Amino acid sequence: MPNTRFQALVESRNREHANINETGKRSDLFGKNVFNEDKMHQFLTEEALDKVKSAIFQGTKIDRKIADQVAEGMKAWALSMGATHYTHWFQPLTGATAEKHDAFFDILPNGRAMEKFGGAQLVQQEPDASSFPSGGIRNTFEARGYTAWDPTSPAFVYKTTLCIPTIFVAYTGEALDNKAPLLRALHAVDQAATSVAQYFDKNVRKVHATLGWEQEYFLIDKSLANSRLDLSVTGRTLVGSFSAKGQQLDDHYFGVIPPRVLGFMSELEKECTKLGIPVKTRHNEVAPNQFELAPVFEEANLSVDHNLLLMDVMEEIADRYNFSVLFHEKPFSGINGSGKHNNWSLGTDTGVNLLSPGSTPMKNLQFLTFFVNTIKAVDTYEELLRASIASASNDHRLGANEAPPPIISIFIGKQLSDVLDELEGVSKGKLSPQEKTELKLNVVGKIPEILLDNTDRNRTSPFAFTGNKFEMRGVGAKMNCAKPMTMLNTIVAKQLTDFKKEVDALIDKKSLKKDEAVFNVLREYIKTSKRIRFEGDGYGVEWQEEARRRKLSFNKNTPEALQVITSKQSLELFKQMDVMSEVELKAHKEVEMGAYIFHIQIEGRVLGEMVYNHIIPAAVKYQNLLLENIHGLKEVYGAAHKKVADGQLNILEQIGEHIIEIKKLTDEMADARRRANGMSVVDKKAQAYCNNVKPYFDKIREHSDKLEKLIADEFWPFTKYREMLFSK
Ligand SMILES: NC(=O)CC[C@H](N)C(=O)O
Repeated sequence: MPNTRFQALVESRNREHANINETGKRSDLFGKNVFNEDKMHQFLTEEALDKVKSAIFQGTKIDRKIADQVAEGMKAWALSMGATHYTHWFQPLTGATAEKHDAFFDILPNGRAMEKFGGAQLVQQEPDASSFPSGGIRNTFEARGYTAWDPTSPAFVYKTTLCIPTIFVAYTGEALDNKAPLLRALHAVDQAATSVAQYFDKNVRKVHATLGWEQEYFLIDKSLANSRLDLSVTGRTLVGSFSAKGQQLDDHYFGVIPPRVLGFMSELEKECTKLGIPVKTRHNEVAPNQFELAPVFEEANLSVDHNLLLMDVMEEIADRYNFSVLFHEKPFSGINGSGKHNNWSLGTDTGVNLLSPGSTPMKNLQFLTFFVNTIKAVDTYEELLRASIASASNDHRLGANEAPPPIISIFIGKQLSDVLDELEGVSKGKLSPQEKTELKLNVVGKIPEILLDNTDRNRTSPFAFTGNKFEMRGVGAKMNCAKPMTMLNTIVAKQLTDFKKEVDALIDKKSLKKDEAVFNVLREYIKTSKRIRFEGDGYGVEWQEEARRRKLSFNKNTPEALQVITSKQSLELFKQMDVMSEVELKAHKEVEMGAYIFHIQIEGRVLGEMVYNHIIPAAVKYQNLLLENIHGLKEVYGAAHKKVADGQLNILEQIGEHIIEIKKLTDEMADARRRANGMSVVDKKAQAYCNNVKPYFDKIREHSDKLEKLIADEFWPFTKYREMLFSK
């Protein structure tokens, strides 16, 4: 094994320099590989174009005749781009993307060959795909899996394949993926937000949620990463002594981008631009060999697709530059992990960002309405939001003093807190003319002036207002953003629906003017959602105690966090908003629990293999070397050898003790795993993995890391932290 390590080190040191060519305008490349409106104008009939557009904007159905026309146009375009295959591109519950390619090539009854692609192939497919997790949905009668075209996310050509974004549902209509619930949530928030936005502007017809994610990742030399069993199988290092130098000097953060990395980034950005992903920002992140990429925000569904596509493209291009890209939330202990902060807002079809204050008091009241309703939604459903970012890998990151804690709270900054405090004092019922003027001039009217850039004022907050959007910082680097986005948009949809009812009731029954009714309802929301607002240090233990007093949930791990998904309140919420049925929620929760179990199980097995097949043998080898040396000294010095061999004897003893302990713990871990595997109830099994198996990981690691420090470098089998983190 050390041979693999040393071979990898040699390979990593002999990498060629990347040729970086950043010339040319990116805007010329933008969307080149996307079947966007420009291409549709070129390749579709006017009728087909109109129908696709109304499917995108109004959600109307596309009939078979039109689907055939669209397919014909898409095929012509795809062939002109050199595509040979097509695929329905979907997002099963594994969290990754899935594709099954079919060639356009087909044989006609007369035996001649041609390229074929019709409406039937475009609109719906039955890829079978029966091995994907379904949480039991597909065990029921006739529960076949179908993929169905999502026209709101444009088709694109990647390499030689035409990719058609699709949802993946069971024959019975239940979602087997992450996209179908997201689309339903986006529809719900559109309806609820549009009717509220119409209080302020009758012309609003549609509200779309927007998402701008920030993708953090590590780039590790491919040979070095592959030389480690744990990294290549589990995505994280299960053992590894800290490097003397980590991130303490902050000399990597925002530093000069290393040339090989820049070459990778540059090629990645070009590819993304062609695929219509509006990449904009790139930089070195906090931890050594950690980086970040962020695009311009987009409509949420498209943005989710783009993030998934980006991750696929990144892996591919990283490989060309001899890198392994790590998306795991905590690949290395002792330095920062990776998140994917989700910047969220709501925008109207009239071009207004509803979370951005405007130029008139009425526009600011609109801003306050959406702002306070979001706060209220998060307060009511904070536990669900926490559940949406729960995973085995993200458990390592949340609360590790580098990412937000698993307690959801909202940071809005001092000035906006003051505004909300003032609004709390608004009179009940009708407002006097003086009060209205006062509100207009001194409270609502002042908002734009005080909303200077709030960005990054509180890095410890899981949900921070940053001037014109909320930033959800707990989302993990590896995750499909569809999950938190489904949750967030559903709870906001529900909240806005309730708000509309309350305001309408005050207008109808109490004869209040619209703005008076809005102020009245907002005042009550501000009062009742106070506990979720927190401006302090989210990392401190004091906050944990305070959060307990405020009765905020504090679910430290995934099995705890997922429980709420099937609570009575959640089932009602998702049913009322028409986002997920009870069957789907139960199934999705089961899939998440199952994934948790498998992740910990795989890590446990890999760790066992590392201990027995690599760590103990390396320790024994070094022991033998020491023994040989001690024997030699004894031959020369006789009884006096103990004095000269004192150091070696001491190391020998320490190694012996660590071998005893690490073996004992590894055996105990295997027993705990066996006991957990014997459990049939998924929730109980997940808890057993979490509470009885996982705690062994750190204990075993402690002995391994001590051994790594004791044993001669040439015998240590695993590429070391400093070797992985500082190779350029
Ligand atoms: N600079 C930063 O924002 C660090 C973020 C951190 N990597 C996270 O996981 O969220």
